[in-house]
Amino acid sequence: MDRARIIAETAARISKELDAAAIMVSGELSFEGIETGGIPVYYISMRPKSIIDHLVSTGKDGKAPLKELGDQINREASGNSENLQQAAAIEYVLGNQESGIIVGVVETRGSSSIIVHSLDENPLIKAMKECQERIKSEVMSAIMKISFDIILTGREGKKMGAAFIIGDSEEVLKRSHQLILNPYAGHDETYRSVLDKRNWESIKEFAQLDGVFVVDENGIIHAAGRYLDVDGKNVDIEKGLGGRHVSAAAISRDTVAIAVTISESGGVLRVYKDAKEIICMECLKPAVRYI
Ligand SMILES: Nc1ncnc2c1ncn2[C@@H]1O[C@H](COP(=O)(O)OP(=O)(O)OP(=O)(O)O)[C@@H](O)[C@H]1O
Repeated sequence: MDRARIIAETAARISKELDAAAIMVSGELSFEGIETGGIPVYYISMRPKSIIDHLVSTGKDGKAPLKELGDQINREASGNSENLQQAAAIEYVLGNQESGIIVGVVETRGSSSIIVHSLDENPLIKAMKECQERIKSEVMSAIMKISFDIILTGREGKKMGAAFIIGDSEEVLKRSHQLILNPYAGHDETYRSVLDKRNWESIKEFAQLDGVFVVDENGIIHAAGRYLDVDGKNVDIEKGLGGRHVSAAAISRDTVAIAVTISESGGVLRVYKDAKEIICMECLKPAVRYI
């Protein structure tokens, strides 16, 4: 039996024994003809960093000196489990996987790993649940879905950034001003709710405006095109990030709002709570179901 088939069969056996909710594969490992006992198999996209690792390592005439190999395996192993964590968190947001165990099979250039991942221990899902103590879970989930869509499709093919400041809206409005006329002013709540999918296209349209969205804990948008008048000094965020991220982190320090940002340059989704970055997601293509 070939190596690929042994790995696929082993992953299927572990999944059945652990009664896993799904198998998630990063790579091209085939599950054709493998009996999974009804457990669905998803293919997840490769994280951008592993593509870079791959290019860097193959650049050196394809051979890695032995002393570098250990480091590479360690790097790959931690990258692989991060990739699986993100893919599983995305499936959670999309409502496809709520809880239980995911068995991941991650293939890189030189190695294959089988990872047993518990959704209950997923740090990204835990962070999302933490936000749900302040804002309705459906609201958090709707804003994440809109953000995924903005990252994946942009607007007419163009990349886009955006920020949603959710909850404690009275305090957020006090600490901000309009950059342009508020497009949501005077509209009925039906047209301002993030929970109604029919409003998502117009949200994407207004995400092109400078400034942020102010959304209350029930998902009603109070403003778009809003500038946050916050003091960005002493905000501890990743180097290289600019005004959007600084102001989002600062408003989450000054109020009990949760800030969700999408960076225009890198298509990265971040969530700030109490001035801390609690979620950072890089790779956002949803998994493709195979069986
Ligand atoms: N204080 C603020 N309040 C609201 N929006 C802001 C604020 N500062 C910046 N922005 C918005 O963020 C956009 C991008 O600004 P900037 O490039 O400085 O941020 P960034 O954090 O580097 O974000 P990106 O990674 O998306 O470029 C601005 O065009 C503006 O719409």
